[in-house]
Amino acid sequence: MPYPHHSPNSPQIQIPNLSFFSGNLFAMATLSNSTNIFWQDCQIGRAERQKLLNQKGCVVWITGLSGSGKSTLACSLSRELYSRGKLSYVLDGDNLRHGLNKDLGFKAEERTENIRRTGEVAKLFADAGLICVASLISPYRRDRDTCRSMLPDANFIEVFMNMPLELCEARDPKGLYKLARAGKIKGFTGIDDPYEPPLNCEIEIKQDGGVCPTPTVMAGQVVTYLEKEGFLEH
Ligand SMILES: Nc1ncnc2c1ncn2[C@@H]1O[C@H](COP(=O)(O)OS(=O)(=O)O)[C@@H](OP(=O)(O)O)[C@H]1O
Ligand SMILES: Nc1ncnc2c1ncn2[C@@H]1O[C@H](COP(=O)(O)OP(=O)(O)O)[C@@H](O)[C@H]1O
Repeated sequence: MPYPHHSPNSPQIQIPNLSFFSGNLFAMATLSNSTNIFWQDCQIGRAERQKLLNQKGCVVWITGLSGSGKSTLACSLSRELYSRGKLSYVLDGDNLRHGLNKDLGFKAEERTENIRRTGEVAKLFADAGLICVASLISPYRRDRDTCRSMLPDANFIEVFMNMPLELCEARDPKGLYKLARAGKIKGFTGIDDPYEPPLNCEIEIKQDGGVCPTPTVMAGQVVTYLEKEGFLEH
C-alpha cells in the first residue's frame, strides 16, 4: 500500500518554474520540481517482504548529544536483533556524512537537510521490511517530527539518549568537545548550538542512580519494545 502523499494516479500538481532557486540546495530541497510523475507499484510489496523476513519494517530513530551513546546502542541493537534472526541496518550520522551527506555541514539548514535525506532513506529500508536503526544527533524537534510524518506513526520509534552534557563531555572519544570549548569548532551541539529534547518519545534511555545502563541493557530496552509492539514477527 503506497503512502498517502504518494498515492498512485493522483493528479500531478504543476509547480511554477523554480529556476530562480538554482544553486540554492536548501530552497530546492523543500520544494518538489518534478512534474508528470506517477507512482509505480510492484506485485511484490512490503507485505510480501515482511512475510519473507518474519518481521515488520520500522525505523528506530536514536537522537541525543554527541557522545551520548547513539552509535553504541545502534550497534548493540543490531547485534541483538541479528542473534534473534532479525534483519536490521544502521544509518549512522557520522558514516552518512562520508557519502550521501558529504556535501552538508552543521548549519541549521544543513542539519535539516541531513535529517530529511536520512529520513527518506530510512523510510525505504522500512518499506524493504528491515528494522532501520538511524543514529544521528538530529537536534531539532521539527526535523525529527518531519521524519515521523513520513511513516505510519507506529512505525517510527524515537529513542532519546537522555545523558547529561557533563557525561558526554567527559567521554569525548573524538576530542570534539575539547575543540569546541577552545573555540576551534563553532556551532557544536550542546556547547554553542541547540539540542531540543523530544517531548513524546517512545523510549528514553537514561542513567539510573548516576549509572549508565550497559550497551546490552540499552539494546534490551529497545528489543523489549519491538517485541511488545509486534515488530519481531509477521
Ligand atoms: N558542530 C558539530 N556539532 C555536532 N557534531 C559535530 C559537529 N562537527 C562535527 N560533528 C561530528 O558529526 C557527528 C554528528 O553528525 P550528525 O549527522 O549526527 O549531526 S546532525 O544530526 O546533522 O546534527 C558527531 O558524531 P557523534 O559524536 O556520533 O554524534 C560528531 O562527531
Ligand atoms: N552504555 C555505555 N556505557 C559505557 N560507555 C558507553 C556507553 N555507551 C557509549 N559509551 C561510550 O561513550 C562514548 C560515546 O559513545 P558513542 O556511541 O560513540 O556516542 P554517540 O554516537 O552518541 O556520539 C564511546 O567511547 C562509548 O564506548
